[in-house]
This record gives sequence, C-alpha cells and structure tokens, in this order.
Amino acid sequence: MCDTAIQDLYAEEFANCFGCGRNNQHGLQLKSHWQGDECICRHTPKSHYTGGVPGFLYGGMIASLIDCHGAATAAAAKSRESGEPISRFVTASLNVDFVKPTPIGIELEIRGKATEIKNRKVTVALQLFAGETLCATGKMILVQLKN
Ligand SMILES: CCCCCCCCCCCCCC(=O)SCCNC(=O)CCNC(=O)[C@H](O)C(C)(C)COP(=O)(O)OP(=O)(O)OC[C@H]1O[C@@H](n2cnc3c(N)ncnc32)[C@H](O)[C@@H]1OP(=O)(O)O
Repeated sequence: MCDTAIQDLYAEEFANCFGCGRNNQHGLQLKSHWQGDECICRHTPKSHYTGGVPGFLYGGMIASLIDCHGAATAAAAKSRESGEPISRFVTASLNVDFVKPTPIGIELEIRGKATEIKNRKVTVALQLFAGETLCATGKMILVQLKN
C-alpha cells in the first residue's frame, strides 16, 4: 500500500472538503490509499451519524464516504495513467445502491476502481464493506478540474 494518502497530495486550495480535506478541522479527514489495482479507504463513523435506527449508519454519510473516496480514486487512477501529479476531481454524477443496512461501530472499508478514463472524465465503481458484508455500491462520474 502507498504510504501517502491521495488527499494529502491535493493542492492546498482543494484541501478543505468536509469529507476529505486535510485542512478542514471539522471534517472527516478521510484518507484513501492505492493498493494493488484499487484504491482503499477505511473509516469508522461516529455513533451520532445514525440514520434514525440506533446502530445503523445514515445514508447520507454512506454517500459522502463513497463520494470523497471516489474522487480520490479518480485522481489516483488518472495520475497513474498519465504519469502526472495528483490533480483534483469533482463529482459530476453519483449513484448509490444501498444493499444492506450499514452498522455503526465497526471499521468500514470502501474500495474504488476506475472503470474508464476518457480525457478529463473518469468513471469509478465503488463498494462499501462492513467486515465481509457488502452494504453499498456506488457508480460515479468525476471530472478533472481545469488548471
Ligand atoms: C480555487 C479554484 C476554484 C475552482 C472552482 C471549483 C469548483 C468545484 C465545485 C465544488 C466541488 C466541491 C467538491 C465536491 O463536493 S464534489 C460534489 C459536488 N460537485 C459539484 O459541485 C460539481 C458541479 N459541477 C461542475 O462544476 C461541472 O458540471 C463539472 C466540473 C462537473 C463539469 O464541467 P466542465 O465544464 O468542467 O466539464 P464538461 O461539462 O466539459 O464535461 C467534461 C466531460 O464530463 C462529462 N460530464 C459532465 N457532467 C456529467 C454528468 N453529470 N454525467 C455524465 N457525464 C458528465 C461531459 O459530457 C464531458 O464528457 P465528454 O463529452 O468529454 O466525453
């Protein structure tokens, strides 16, 4: 696994995101790492992010985890393909399927893979696991910000 998180390579002006900005002291500060042929993010949500039934995670938080990790996956995949430094991608489209209720209290693992890279546009497929259980999947289209 690469030691440096993708988000720690974002330019300073793009490092303020609530979900993954290293400069956002009130945010989740998610970290994503390239491993093999995919990108991995691990996070244990706090209990107040419940969806209303204690012990289960709010769907909006699930979407946030997928969203930020998808952006990191796109940035890493594009950088690996082009040989250029990590750049910032933003979400143009985000689709989430909630497969099973997601428990709070255990570490979640989100796995991302780029399925298509076309110029500034990257398509990413994501899976969110709680232990061995697949709880959600995502499909995203991300666009590289222009310089
Ligand atoms: C300090 C500098 C500040 C800079 C400001 C940054 C603001 C960042 C915003 C804050 C974010 C904060 C972080 C967050 O929270 S990210 C979550 C929230 N996301 C946003 O707020 C993004 C808002 N949208 C936009 O800014 C623009 O629409 C973007 C940048 C996404 C594209 O507009 P842009 O003019 O750059 O590109 P383009 O229109 O030439 O498209 C390029 C390619 O992508 C394809 N495509 C596009 N959309 C879709 C779609 N929905 N489905 C399928 N495909 C889509 C399009 O067909 C084309 O493909 P192709 O025809 O070449 O094959």
